[in-house]
Amino acid sequence: MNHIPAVQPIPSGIVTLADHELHARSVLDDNAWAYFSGGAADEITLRANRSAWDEMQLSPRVLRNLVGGNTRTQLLGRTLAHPILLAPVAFQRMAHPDGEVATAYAAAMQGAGLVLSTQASMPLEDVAQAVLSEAQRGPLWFQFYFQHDRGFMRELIQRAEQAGYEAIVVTVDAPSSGVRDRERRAEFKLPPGISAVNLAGLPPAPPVYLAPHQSRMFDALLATAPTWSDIEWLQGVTRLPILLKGVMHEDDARLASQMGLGGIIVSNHGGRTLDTMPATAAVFPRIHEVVGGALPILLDGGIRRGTDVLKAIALGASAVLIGRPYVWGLANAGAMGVSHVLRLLRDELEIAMALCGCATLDEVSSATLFKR
Ligand SMILES: Cc1cc2nc3c(=O)[nH]c(=O)nc-3n(C[C@H](O)[C@H](O)[C@H](O)COP(=O)(O)O)c2cc1C
Ligand SMILES: CC(C)CC(=O)C(=O)O
Repeated sequence: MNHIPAVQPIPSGIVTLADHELHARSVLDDNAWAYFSGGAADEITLRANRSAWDEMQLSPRVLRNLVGGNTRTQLLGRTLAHPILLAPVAFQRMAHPDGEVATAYAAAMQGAGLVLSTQASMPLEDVAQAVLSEAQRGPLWFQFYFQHDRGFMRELIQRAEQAGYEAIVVTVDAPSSGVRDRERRAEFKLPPGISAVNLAGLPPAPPVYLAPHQSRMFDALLATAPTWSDIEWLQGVTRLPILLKGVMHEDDARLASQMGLGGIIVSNHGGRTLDTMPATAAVFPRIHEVVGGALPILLDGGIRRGTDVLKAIALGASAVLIGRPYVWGLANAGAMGVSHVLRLLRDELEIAMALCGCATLDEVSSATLFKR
């Protein structure tokens, strides 16, 4: 381990994830803020992710025996201390110099699962080293974006396997970036010294010469966008379980299940890709109805409160992931900030469980949700 994250105090007055967000706005410059906080286009999906949780109501039971309660759950053959994982977020050194290594330390401290982005700004081996020796750590997964060079992809997957990553999360909802107006207005640029270091050495894509009538999107950029057959190829390349991240349609969930994949993550990329998609909370029940029980279904998008986690579990989610909130924690107080965000969310989840009369997550069910 060559990078020990700084120990930083949590700024006073921060008691919720929303407080972390407010404080992070004063810490991050306009460039980083546009990147981390923004959604696609009019940010309708970004807002829908949040409001869907707010609109859902809980239906508590009273006088139940809560002795021995806990937040433990099973996922891909492991017992997790709680069902909260950190979603892949690119370029975390833009939020704090300790970047993804700080995030990994915090995840290990709090027993949270961690999914490292292909576009991480620190080497995947350094991040794994920060986590693997910790007894209480959660799962460590590598998020994978298909690249144009198969040989490079194979080597990247092998590096992740050798470093100790336990699953590959293929993000399938972003063959193109969304329309990122906030970033364009802020003239977003990666600051000097920050890059996708794990993609260093990727040979440049062969040049494409477009005639004036051709499309840069369809005739160039999308030429290497993955399809279902590329997922099959990946199954042949790795022995690790593969999860698809960005599934929003029950037919795609069915295909994933038929291919024997390790799981799916219901996600709209935190509202950063296709604007006006529904909230993840809104589509989850259809997907659960079709493949629930066949493979683990995780969810992300707009989770900001312990009650949101509880509602996701009540819908049938195996676990949830958070994206932006832990980046706010990272910006505010490095590893301690990420750890604080996780602890706040888990404490809130425990309180919500207790107040709903659920001693364990197995006791949380559709009956925990109020039906109008
Ligand atoms: C700044 C930022 C960068 C992201 N980078 C990636 C990425 O590299 N790979 C990926 O699969 N998802 C990426 N995501 C999406 C997250 O993994 C996750 O789906 C989303 O943030 C969840 O929504 P939330 O931010 O409301 O919690 C990114 C999200 C944000 C906000
Ligand atoms: C570099 C990007 C493709 C990472 C990403 O997924 C995002 O910014 O949402």
